[in-house]
Amino acid sequence: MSGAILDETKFDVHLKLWALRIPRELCKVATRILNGFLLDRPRIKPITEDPTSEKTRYMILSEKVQNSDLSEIPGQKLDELKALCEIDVVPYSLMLGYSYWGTGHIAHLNISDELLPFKDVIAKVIYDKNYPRIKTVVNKVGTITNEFRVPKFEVLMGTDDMVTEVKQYGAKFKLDYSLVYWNSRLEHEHIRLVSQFQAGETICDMFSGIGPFAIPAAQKGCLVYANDLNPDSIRYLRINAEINKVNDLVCGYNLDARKFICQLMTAPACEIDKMSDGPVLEAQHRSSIQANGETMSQDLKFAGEVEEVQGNKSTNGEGVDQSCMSQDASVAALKRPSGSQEDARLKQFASKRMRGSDSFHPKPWEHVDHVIMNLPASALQFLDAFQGLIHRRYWKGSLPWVHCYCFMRSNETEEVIISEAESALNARIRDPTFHRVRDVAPNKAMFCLSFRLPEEACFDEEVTKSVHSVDRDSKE
Ligand SMILES: C[S@@+](CC[C@H](N)C(=O)[O-])C[C@H]1O[C@@H](n2cnc3c(N)ncnc32)[C@H](O)[C@@H]1O
Repeated sequence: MSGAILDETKFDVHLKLWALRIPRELCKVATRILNGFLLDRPRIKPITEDPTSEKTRYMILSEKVQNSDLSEIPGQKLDELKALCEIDVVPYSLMLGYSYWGTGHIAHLNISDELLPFKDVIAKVIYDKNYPRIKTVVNKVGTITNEFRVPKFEVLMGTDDMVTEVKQYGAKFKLDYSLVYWNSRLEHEHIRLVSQFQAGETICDMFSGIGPFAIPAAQKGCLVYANDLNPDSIRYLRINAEINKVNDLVCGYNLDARKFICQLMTAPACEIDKMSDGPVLEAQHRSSIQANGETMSQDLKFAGEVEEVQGNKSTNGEGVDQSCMSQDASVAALKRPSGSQEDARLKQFASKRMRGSDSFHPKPWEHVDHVIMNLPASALQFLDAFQGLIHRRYWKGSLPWVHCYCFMRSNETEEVIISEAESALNARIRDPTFHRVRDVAPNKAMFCLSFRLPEEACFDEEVTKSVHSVDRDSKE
């Protein structure tokens, strides 16, 4: 069979644009002034971070602005802008590659109340003008109240098919929009955070969803432990790890985030008993997992590390598979080979990683580089899970960076957020950084609070001792 090889570079479109460097707090007003002259392309935000300063942002101008003197923009608008701030024009280069062209077939609308009487007309126009690229038009109904953060939709036009595929910075994600959390507006944030990770680092993603942090991190060569309470998210995380050929580097877990981090970073009983420095691939232990309210005894392997924790017994009445390993054929394909075959593969993987980085640590109770906590509504409260979590005598190297997402209202300050985080940790946070992710409402913005886990929060000799005795008890 002759197969034509697709040359993806033929799809590249290189846009040479101009951008204005505008003080962050003035971007909203400037957007109004520049109405009609900002870049207007699907899935590309016209306002983006200024890589040289946190205080300013780039406002990318549309292709119709060809000259750096902005002569295409009417003088009156320019005068208004000049009255607002100094105009600083910079060249901006944008590459739209193969992955940009085409996304999912679903158009997701959030129709405001006053437009609801016209929802069918709006949907029909969008459908007719974009078919066949758009095959389903949906409108979000109500506010999200469930813990999986999945909105409810009504299908306004087209087929009722919510399984789709989206692309972000070269990674492909398959998902069922009606079952899992997905927000394309976080694309920039996913990549901003992942750009801070180095190949060979170990990442724990406590609220991973279908993997928009985990998959690009693994593509970069990080070892990722990804967890989500929603079994469907973990099912798709695994499918996506497979699609993007990083299933060797992504381990999916379906647990409550507190239990996940606790089980991952607490040394297993066998390690405590033997104080082992032995081969990585021998670290296997029996353990008892409390998942979604049910206890299961099972083998856990922290070896290499590619084994899933099968800890989620069916709980939701819909017959969702009892573990991360679903009956779904594409997920079954992710099942690991067993016994010596697996060991050989893991050894090969571990040694490959070791060559690439001195700091590769396949045992998460010995070292983790970054912890991602992307559940902005309540992630700060989950910080208590780190109290007394780490066994000082097993830990190697520096403590992990924690990237904890949160919302901040306009009447709140960074100090309020820090003090909430500190009281959950029961320790002082040193040198925290805040990154403003996006405005989610007129008086509410989403932030990423990053800090190194304080030693006095996570090393606790008393707790370590009690974990020892629990471990020992459970073996007797
Ligand atoms: C805001 S979404 C973020 C998902 C992903 N990081 C992303 O950017 O798409 C939060 C995720 O946390 C999961 N979640 C909610 N409560 C949880 C808990 N107690 N433990 C673990 N995951 C939880 C939800 O199912 C959801 O997928």
